[in-house]
Amino acid sequence: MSARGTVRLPGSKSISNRVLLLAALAQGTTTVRDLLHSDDTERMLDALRTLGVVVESLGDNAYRVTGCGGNFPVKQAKLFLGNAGTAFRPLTAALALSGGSYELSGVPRMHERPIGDLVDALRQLGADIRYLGNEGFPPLQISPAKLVGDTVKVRGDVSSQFLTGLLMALPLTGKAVNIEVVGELISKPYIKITLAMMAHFGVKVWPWSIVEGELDWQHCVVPGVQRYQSPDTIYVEGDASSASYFLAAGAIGGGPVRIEGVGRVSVQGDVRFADELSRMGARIEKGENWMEVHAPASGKLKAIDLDCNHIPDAAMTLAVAALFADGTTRLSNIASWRVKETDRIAAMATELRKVGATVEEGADYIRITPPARIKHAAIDTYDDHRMAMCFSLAAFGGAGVRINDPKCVAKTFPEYFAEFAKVTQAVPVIAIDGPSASGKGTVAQRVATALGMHYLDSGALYRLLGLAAQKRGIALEAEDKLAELAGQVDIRFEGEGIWLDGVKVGDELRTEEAGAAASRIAALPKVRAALLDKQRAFRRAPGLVADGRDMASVVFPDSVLKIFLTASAEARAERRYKQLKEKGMSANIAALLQDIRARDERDTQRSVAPLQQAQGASLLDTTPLNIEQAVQEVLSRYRAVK
Ligand SMILES: Nc1ncnc2c1ncn2[C@@H]1O[C@H](COP(=O)(O)OP(=O)(O)OP(=O)(O)O)[C@@H](O)[C@H]1O
Ligand SMILES: Nc1ccn([C@@H]2O[C@H](COP(=O)(O)O)[C@@H](O)[C@H]2O)c(=O)n1
Repeated sequence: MSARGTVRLPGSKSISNRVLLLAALAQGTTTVRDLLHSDDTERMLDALRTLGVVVESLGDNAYRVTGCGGNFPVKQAKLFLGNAGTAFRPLTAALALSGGSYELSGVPRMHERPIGDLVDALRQLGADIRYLGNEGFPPLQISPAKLVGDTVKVRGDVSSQFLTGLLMALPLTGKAVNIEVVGELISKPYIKITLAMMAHFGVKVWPWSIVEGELDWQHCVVPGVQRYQSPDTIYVEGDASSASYFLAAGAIGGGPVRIEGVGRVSVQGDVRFADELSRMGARIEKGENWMEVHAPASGKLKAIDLDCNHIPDAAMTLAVAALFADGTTRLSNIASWRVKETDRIAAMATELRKVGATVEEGADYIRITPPARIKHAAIDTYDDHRMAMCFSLAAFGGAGVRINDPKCVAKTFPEYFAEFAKVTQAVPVIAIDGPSASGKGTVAQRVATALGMHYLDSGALYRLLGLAAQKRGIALEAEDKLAELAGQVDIRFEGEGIWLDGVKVGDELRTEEAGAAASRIAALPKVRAALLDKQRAFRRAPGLVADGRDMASVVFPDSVLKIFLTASAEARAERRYKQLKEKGMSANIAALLQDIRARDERDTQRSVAPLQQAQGASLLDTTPLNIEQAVQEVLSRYRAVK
């Protein structure tokens, strides 16, 4: 599969839910444009309407919110908030300080996600909050607070959403409150989004909103005199976490993939995902409001060792991109993954293993070593939108992937799979089949170079297997042993060089004896079956030119162009004669003609995958053509079907 195209991103979930709540808490009417439509934003919209806030849809992802100045009209309500952490935590804080009685609940997983640290912080200010189930977890009963104290301690090392909730709610108290963060604050970029949104609504937190650069993230003051004021109109940026899947798709699948809606200028920390992807070798350009990605020039991503504190959500995308890297990737400082929609470290490790990766997981890290070939697997998604979106990238492995419960993406990106389909295409294959010495290898190689595509010399695989068999003393008729050997040998193509079990193979591969041995083992069905996957693994972005006997009929039946390239037996014998002489090898033209005829006979008459002009293949007789003419003919046929 390859990736190419443009995606217009949906609005950021983090910004959407913050803006909706701040617009509701503000004085005045706010028009919110480019809001995300998703389960999580629906939960926030429902909750605000239940609380008596007037929210009108203006169409085209725009809403008008009439703020209540921090005083919700409905003083008693039950709110169901699904699995939306960005709704549950800030609403808990705002409602705890707003003078009403409310019951807050969610789906069963939400009731397993800790909230005790936020409740403890709010209680220090006089909030009256009771747990209706397990201590420290939703559901919650909130009663009117008796406000006391001007200092609050909150843990910052479990979820930054506790601090976000507290920050957004504190201006409702009307007095200055000092916040002391206990433990190392994680996910600071999300706090920066909170501060930026609060500043849009006229509230500045000292010193965090004012000082640029490195800060003491342990203390701040929310001044008492500031009230939320509507900014009139606010635009929601595209979602930088959602961008990560498409950026990774471009990096793995060739590109260019362009994303619109978020770029160089953004309040979202996850935009830095692009920098980490470029550390893996991806080539990325950025504009103010867009980014464009190409795969690394080498075609392969580099493995990295990364502290992911600055991109906790987008880091999941790196875990799956690691399947396409050249070594072991380690992602650390990701303990917060364990308290998200699911235990994301455990889920990620389980599903990566299914596609063949070797994975080590720790309390706050994951190490991923990619498999030689990504296996087909049915991926469980744990009701976690990011698991579903991340694992769509495994499809670039070529073996296909099944995503169970794909609709869970509705949490943040209901149209994800439709958008993914728009920018992904099957990697194009040009199949060139034909008899021995017809020139298919020469032509295929030059066409691949002209188009910047990869090249597969499938005959070399049969030749290599024949050589390996002879070296191990395996008879060329021993079908089972040969098929087993096909699964064991390590074959590597790099540039012009070919390695068999780590040893470079020379001209011995090109002798007529090696060709004849290859032709004998190629008639054995189990051998052909054993080599099928090895050949298909060559199909990589941006495209493949494959030559052989059954490229169009069996190995790549969906090739965009199928050529049956031939020449008279006499012309072929003459070409082979010249070729061998040029290499300083001995040759006899009559013997070569006889050998070519024998090979044609065996290749066309065998029962499995016989050499033939496949259905849909066009004939190219090169007897009267020179090499360049044959190459140009293939290129012009490709242009015609492209
Ligand atoms: N159109 C052509 N005119 C003249 N010579 C050609 C032409 N095409 C290829 N040749 C030459 O013929 C020889 C055989 O070509 P090549 O090895 O590409 O054939 P092939 O079909 O791939 O053979 P095999 O299947 O045995 O690997 C080479 O020396 C090549 O340069
Ligand atoms: N797809 C293929 C490719 C090759 N073979 C067999 O291997 C022999 C050697 O191939 P060369 O192209 O390197 O000459 C050839 O004679 C075929 O018997 C095949 O079966 N299928």
